Amino acid sequence: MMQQPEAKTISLAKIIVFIYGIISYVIFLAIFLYAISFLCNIIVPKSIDSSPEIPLVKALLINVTLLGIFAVQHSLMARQKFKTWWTKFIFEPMERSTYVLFSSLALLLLFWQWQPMGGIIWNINNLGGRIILLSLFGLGWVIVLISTFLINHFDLFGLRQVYLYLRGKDYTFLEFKTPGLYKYVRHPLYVGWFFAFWMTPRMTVAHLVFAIITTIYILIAIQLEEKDLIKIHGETYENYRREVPMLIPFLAQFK
Ligand SMILES: C[S@@+](CC[C@H](N)C(=O)[O-])C[C@H]1O[C@@H](n2cnc3c(N)ncnc32)[C@H](O)[C@@H]1O
Repeated sequence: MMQQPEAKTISLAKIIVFIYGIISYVIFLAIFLYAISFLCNIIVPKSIDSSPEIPLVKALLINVTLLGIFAVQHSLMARQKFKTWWTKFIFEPMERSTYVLFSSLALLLLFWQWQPMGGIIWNINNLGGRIILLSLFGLGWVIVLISTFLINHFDLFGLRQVYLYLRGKDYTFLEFKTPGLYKYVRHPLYVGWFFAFWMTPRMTVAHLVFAIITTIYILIAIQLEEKDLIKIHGETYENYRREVPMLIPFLAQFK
């Protein structure tokens, strides 16, 4: 009889952790949809290419700071050393969901405080050209989504971790795998981001700043991610790195 409350507390903790994971995921999904609208200038009140409201230099400083906050949060919290330290304070099955939640909050701050800067770099009025660019923009988001499922969508967004905990099972690391798109490039998900960030019929200064900084950030992030992947998978990843190009399929010189 005395043990009953303890058993109840444990299962309640599991349910709370699971709900936390679901809430983080739902917030991420909302931010993901918001990001699509923000980048292609539909539905949202302020988008990446809206009219400027403050002087150019001030807007540039704010935008670079917002992108910097996201980059630091997203890269720092993904490093193994940080996770080892962080899980002394935060319950391990919640670690990935917390990463997803913090990433969503950093993006929310970016969308909220973003300063449009005006200045048209290019503006394609031709209908065919617009359709092609918008299709490539959409393709980018589809590639991103497909890539997450090829690796393991539910693990990347923390749902697998909280589900395993709910079922009382230990977490197992994802196996290294190279299905589908991963046979052609090592980072299809990032290729998807490049399409989503660069493919636009109307490129303003703010959009260009966003595309350039995120491109530099992704190229740096790849180096950090591959360091970790080599640590975890050793020769298997070294061989994969030799055989498969980083971002551009069939281009051996860009390995
Ligand atoms: C946001 S995903 C991006 C994956 C990859 N860089 C891409 O662009 O498609 C980052 C996570 O995927 C994992 N990852 C990257 N390549 C992988 C592979 N081939 N198999 C399994 N996990 C992988 C990394 O360890 C990291 O935790």
